[in-house]
Amino acid sequence: MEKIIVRGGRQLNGTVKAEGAKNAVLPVIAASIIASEGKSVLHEVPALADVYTINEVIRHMNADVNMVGNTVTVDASNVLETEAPIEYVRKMRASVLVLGPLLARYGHAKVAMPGGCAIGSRPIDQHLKGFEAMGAEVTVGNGYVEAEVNGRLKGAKIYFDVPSVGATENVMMAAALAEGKTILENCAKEPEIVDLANYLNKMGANIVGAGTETIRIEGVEKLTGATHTIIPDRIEAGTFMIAAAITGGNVLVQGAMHEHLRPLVSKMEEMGVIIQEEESGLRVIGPDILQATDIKTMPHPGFPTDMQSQMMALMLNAAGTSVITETVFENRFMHVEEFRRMNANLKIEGRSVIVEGPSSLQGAEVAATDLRAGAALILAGLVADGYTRVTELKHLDRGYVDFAEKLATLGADIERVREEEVYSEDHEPSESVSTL
Ligand SMILES: CC(=O)N[C@H]1[C@@H](OP(=O)(O)OP(=O)(O)OC[C@H]2O[C@@H](n3ccc(=O)[nH]c3=O)[C@H](O)[C@@H]2O)O[C@H](CO)[C@@H](O)[C@@H]1O
Ligand SMILES: C=C(OP(=O)(O)O)C(=O)O
Repeated sequence: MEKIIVRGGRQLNGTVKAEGAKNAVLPVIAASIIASEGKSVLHEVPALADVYTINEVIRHMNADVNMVGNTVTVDASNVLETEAPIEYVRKMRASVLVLGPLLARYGHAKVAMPGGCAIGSRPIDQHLKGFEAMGAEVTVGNGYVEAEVNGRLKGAKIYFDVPSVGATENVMMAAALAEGKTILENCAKEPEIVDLANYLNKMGANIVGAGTETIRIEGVEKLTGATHTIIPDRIEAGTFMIAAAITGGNVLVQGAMHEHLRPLVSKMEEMGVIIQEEESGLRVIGPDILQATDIKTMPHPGFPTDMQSQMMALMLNAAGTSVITETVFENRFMHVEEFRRMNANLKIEGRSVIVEGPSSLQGAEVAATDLRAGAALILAGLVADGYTRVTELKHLDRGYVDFAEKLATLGADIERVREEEVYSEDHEPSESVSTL
């Protein structure tokens, strides 16, 4: 087992670059298998565990996939298998995003039913409702969801009960190749949905309105491979913005796009952080004293749930009482117990957490309960007294490339070590054991 060990007290300064967005690249790679002709060439693909998993999923289906540096090439012109077994879906829920492309191209798709996870129950009823409205017969049984249609899917008018990111993406991909016009209402509006629509349009699709509540899709008969550059990861960028702010540092986060990060920027500014737009990204300058604020997570353009735990770390260092209300996932407070191990003063009240700051955080051994929790605990460790040891790094690796290494470049006292190489409380970890 590996751990990240961070010693608090260093101010972060310098420049860091956001990778391509995890939540954009996963649907884009899933969509690449819709193309019955031509290769897709995808640039700015982050070297994340989740990317390796989605590549494995489509390779298992007989697509040719190659990753060289940050470029992925997909040739899906072979005849594909239309099944994704449990081993992939267990590793990564986003594997369900192959349902729409397979169903549209082959009239059949079978994917292991994703269960709940550490942040909530996460049903896929809205994905299935969309496929059924387009004429598919959907059956759920023996741990699988299977969708089938005779001939092509038919365009339909579909109203999502909740603005789900995954359902909007899955149904939009299916509709791209359906017969006739589809109108999707109450869609999720995340920037990653716009990126997916842009890629599909380059493949020959006819999609308008992505990024708004209503998406209109005129189905086409065939899609072909296309070249596309993935948008920067707003959540990774936001995590580094908080790293700068929490340490009172001055960091330029390259690739951080103001239009994608408006809710975070405005909340951080309310807390006293200075954020300046520069040509290549956002410069974040932390104040001497952070002020308390409140946030409520909401679908985009509301405050992103994927930044909630990192924001909790920042609020723990702010003067006064802050309130976090989580409305997107019902169980996304697992990190509260871990923060408490670091002496954080936090109280859960229903779907809210009351944060009393500033807490005098102390280093402790803590576990990443999900990927953003892992990042948040490391952020807290940057300012805690002594050493914080973060375990369960498999979660962190799903969404962050070289997180510890990038923080070290900015001046953090941090390293990633194997368990057997970890020393006792009062022993500084040695440079020679770093596995970065
Ligand atoms: C790979 C990816 O892009 N992951 C992101 C995506 O996840 P994901 O696409 O799974 O999240 P959704 O937007 O679908 O989920 C939002 C809410 O809708 C509910 N719901 C969803 C689908 C459905 O059929 N029925 C239903 O009730 C969920 O339980 C949840 O409460 O958006 C989430 C919300 O911004 C982010 O936290 C994840 O990082
Ligand atoms: C919850 C997240 O991702 P996923 O939907 O892939 O679990 C996330 O990125 O914070």
